[in-house]
Amino acid sequence: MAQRKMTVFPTKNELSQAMAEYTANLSAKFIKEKGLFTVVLSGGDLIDWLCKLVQPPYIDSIEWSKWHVFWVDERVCAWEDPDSNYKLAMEGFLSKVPIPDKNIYAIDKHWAANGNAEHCAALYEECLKNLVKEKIIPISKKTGYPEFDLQLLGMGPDGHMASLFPNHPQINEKQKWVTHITDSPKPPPKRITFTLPVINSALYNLMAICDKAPAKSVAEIMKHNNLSLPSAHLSAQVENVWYLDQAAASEL
Ligand SMILES: O=C1O[C@H](COP(=O)(O)O)[C@@H](O)[C@H](O)[C@H]1O
Repeated sequence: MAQRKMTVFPTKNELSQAMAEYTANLSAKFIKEKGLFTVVLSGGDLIDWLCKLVQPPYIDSIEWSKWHVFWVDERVCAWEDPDSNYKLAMEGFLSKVPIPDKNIYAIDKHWAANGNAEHCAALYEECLKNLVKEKIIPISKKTGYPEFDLQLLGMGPDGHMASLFPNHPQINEKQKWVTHITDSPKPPPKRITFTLPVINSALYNLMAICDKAPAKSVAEIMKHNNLSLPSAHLSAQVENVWYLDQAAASEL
């Protein structure tokens, strides 16, 4: 399992630039090696920080048609709902780049609008299993779980990542690839989320954290490895990269 590699950037703008460069380099590497790139997105502020990817030089140099896009977690609501991570990513990022619609794997539209979190999680897991059969996603030889190329993650002020929250049992799930929560402490309450073994089976994980609000949790993780905070469990098969801005690093 990869150790955390932390970099602190003077500004959010520089962090954004570095995130775009990191993503573009991995995109080129994996497309050269195997003809496709699997990328897992989070919701929240991260989508704003991906803005540099939709600007030159990346907008023109990335082979977007080879991307396959997933969500590490999703809110169980209609795709049009302002809470939807899908809507956020479509409006802020995905609609601006030529990724084929068939390569964008959103939560099931019908069951999400109906608010059935358990069924949405089961359907998303089934979708991943079908993509394993189609050889879009390999199974990690080391862990036995699906192996994504890159996950772009964010952390809430309470130390949550994806929809794995402190003092909630989802962090311990090991059988399922995708689980659900119906009492998320951060609204909306119903969500689906990749489980920790799946998150940690990714080859590259990039955790991006900005602003003062998560600074105390950042310090708890970096200084004390406080495992009551779900983000402290983040690892990766090759690289576990943490990009912070000055404000997020202010308690270190
Ligand atoms: O609810 C969520 O929160 C986390 C962190 O979001 P942020 O707004 O504090 O940046 C996010 O990574 C996750 O995908 C989202 O569903």
